[in-house]
Amino acid sequence: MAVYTEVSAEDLACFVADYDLGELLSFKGIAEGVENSNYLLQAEKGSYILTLYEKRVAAEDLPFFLGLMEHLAGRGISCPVPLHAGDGKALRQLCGRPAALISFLEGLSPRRAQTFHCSALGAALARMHLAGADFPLQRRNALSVDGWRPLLEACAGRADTVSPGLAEALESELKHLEANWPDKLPAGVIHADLFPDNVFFRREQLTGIIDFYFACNDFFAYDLAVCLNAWCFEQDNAFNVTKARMLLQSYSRERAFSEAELEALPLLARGSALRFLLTRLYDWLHHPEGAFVQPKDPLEYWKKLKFHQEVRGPGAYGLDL
Ligand SMILES: Nc1ncnc2c1ncn2[C@@H]1O[C@H](COP(=O)(O)OP(=O)(O)O)[C@@H](O)[C@H]1O
Ligand SMILES: N[C@@H](CCOP(=O)(O)O)C(=O)O
Repeated sequence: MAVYTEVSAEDLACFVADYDLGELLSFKGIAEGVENSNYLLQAEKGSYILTLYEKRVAAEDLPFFLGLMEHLAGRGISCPVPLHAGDGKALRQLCGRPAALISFLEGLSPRRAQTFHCSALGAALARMHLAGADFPLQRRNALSVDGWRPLLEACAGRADTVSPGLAEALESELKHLEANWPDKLPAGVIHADLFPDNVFFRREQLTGIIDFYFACNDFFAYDLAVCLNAWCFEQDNAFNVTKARMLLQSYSRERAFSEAELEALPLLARGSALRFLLTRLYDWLHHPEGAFVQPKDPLEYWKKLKFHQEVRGPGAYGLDL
């Protein structure tokens, strides 16, 4: 359950009075999510999401995240729009935490990704990359290759309790990635966490992208690598090359990628798998007893990583050079 900060009806009514939403009719905590506290609000003028930003989100990054949503929405990307209060501010305080109200998006996230989802996703991802081109703020990807070693160091001592031999295998993978990570590929604003739970659909139409709280400046192809991992493996961890082809082909119709980007995909896919493996492993080993949020399985990403280690070229993802 991702409601870490409880908000009283009185505090909320007082907070909402500074916006032009009409009377607050009801509100409830949202169980989904990991990082922040989220509430669904019904007011006279519609539905809204209230987010209270918890400790893992650095306050100095919030103008980037909120500004990016506003920028993308202004360029036709279906994502939440932050609301401005009467004082003009989108980022405010509630119950001692930074807080913002954003617009509510209709749709449901897919329980099991199908090929049509991957196709719609590819096009939306490319459009988002293009729409971010003139976003003026910058944010370094704190969870790229130079952020992985501190995470591994924080886990290495106990990694073998999760799977024997894991610490050594991860050390060797990280060394490989540190030595080979590309330094020059087309880059811009990326989402960096575009998992199925962050994409909404109605019937076969993609209706929205949410959760920009890992967005940053990095290689566009790294976002594709995140999506390959999150959308193109079946429940038994078999890679579905048709889904990958749909994702990449529909992406390339909106934004053609270069040979260098395609060639880098296997390595970027390994890196993206390691990134989610490490954050999950960290949460697995460090989550407090009795915590609300159930940590996600790190070993799912170890299996994905091992698949990419065997890949010899981008043809494995359904596209040839
Ligand atoms: N703009 C939105 N419109 C509709 N539902 C939303 C919106 N933002 C968040 N949600 C709901 O809240 C849940 C958690 O949001 P998310 O941003 O993923 O949280 P966290 O950053 O804590 O992981 C989502 O799974 C979704 O159900
Ligand atoms: N997508 C990450 C976890 C981050 O959760 P989110 O609710 O913020 O998307 C993972 O699966 O490890």
